[in-house]
Amino acid sequence: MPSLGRLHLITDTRPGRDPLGVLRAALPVARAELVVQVRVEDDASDREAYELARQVVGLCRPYGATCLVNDRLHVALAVDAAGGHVGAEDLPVAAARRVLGAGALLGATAREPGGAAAAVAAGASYLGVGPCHATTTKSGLPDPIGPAGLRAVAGAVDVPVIAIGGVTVASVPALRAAGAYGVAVVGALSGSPDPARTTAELIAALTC
Ligand SMILES: Cc1ncc(COP(=O)(O)OP(=O)(O)O)c(N)n1
Ligand SMILES: Cc1ncsc1CCOP(=O)(O)O
Ligand SMILES: [Mg+2]
Repeated sequence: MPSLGRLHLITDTRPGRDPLGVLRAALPVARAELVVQVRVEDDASDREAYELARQVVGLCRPYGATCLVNDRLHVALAVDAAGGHVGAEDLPVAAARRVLGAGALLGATAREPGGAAAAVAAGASYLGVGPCHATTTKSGLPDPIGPAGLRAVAGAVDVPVIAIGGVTVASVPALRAAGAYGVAVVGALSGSPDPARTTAELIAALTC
């Protein structure tokens, strides 16, 4: 199974955002520590998801960065991505594992220890845990679990835990101290005036 980078950049395809521009800035800085998760809005077509994922795979390859696809595992297979990520409204983890195969990276969303352990038993190779902090990027989320909630999940599993939700450079140290292997960000990079610099700051905070 491929090794897992610590900085997960989730594509921001909301109007006015520039997911590929952000990726081009982040890649030369984070290189193989970068995992790019292709995430499109629910109303995007499969063709749009495929075209974005195809470009992301091509951009990642020279840097040894990893491309995963959120939710749409057929798109992950179609573009030969390294794997995918599923949550409570997507295919169950065991079904997702069957789709992707034994050698793929498979992420699952978890918020508490019981669900986390079940996801790992079903075949998850890492967990996305959160929301750790408040976020405006996705609506309808439960209350943030904070570093304490993350610590409870990290203590229950033996796979990498990726903290998500309102993550900034400043919040990384506390999340790492609570057991996070890495972090997943949308707004911290998509909304940054200097994504290359913010990538460098995130990598420094994740690897010091
Ligand atoms: C790394 C990571 N963690 C959590 C999520 C959220 O997945 P999910 O709960 O399925 O919600 P959507 O992203 O599909 O809206 C994630 N994508 N990545
Ligand atoms: C998809 C998702 N799932 C939980 S929080 C989140 C969005 C994270 O975005 P941001 O890094 O901008 O808070
Ligand atoms: Mg999902």
